[in-house]
Amino acid sequence: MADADVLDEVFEVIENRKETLPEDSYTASLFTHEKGENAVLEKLGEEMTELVLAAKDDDHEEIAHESADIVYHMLVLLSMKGMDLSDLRTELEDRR
Ligand SMILES: N=c1c2ncn([C@@H]3O[C@H](COP(=O)(O)OP(=O)(O)OP(=O)(O)O)[C@@H](O)[C@H]3O)c2ncn1[C@@H]1O[C@H](COP(=O)(O)O)[C@@H](O)[C@H]1O
Repeated sequence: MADADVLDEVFEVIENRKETLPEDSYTASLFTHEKGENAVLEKLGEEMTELVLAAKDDDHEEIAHESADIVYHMLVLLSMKGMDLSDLRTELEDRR
């Protein structure tokens, strides 16, 4: 599966969780967190630090794990802000 398909699929699930707020969903818990958007912002900060440590250790498995955590939480943030993947794609395409 192409990377773009995975991103689209995960974003679609995030949008669905935002709308339906299932009780057992981690994504939904971010949208309803008492800290508001700070919950996802703090998570992004923590995971960025973990990525830096994984890179310093040259731990490729951990680098991939932390990168995926960051991408997922970044997608949640985009959804929280009423943005979507097209905003990200447009920004990247404009830089080519
Ligand atoms: N990609 C993710 C994803 N990445 C991370 N997380 C959750 O984020 C939480 C915190 O992540 P951490 O990595 O900080 O957790 P941790 O155990 O402290 O791990 P370390 O980094 O410290 O090793 C954990 O509960 C993870 O399960 C995610 N939760 C959900 N998704 C996607 O969202 C979909 C919907 O999930 P639900 O909303 O839970 O139904 C899933 O099918 C996935 O595709």
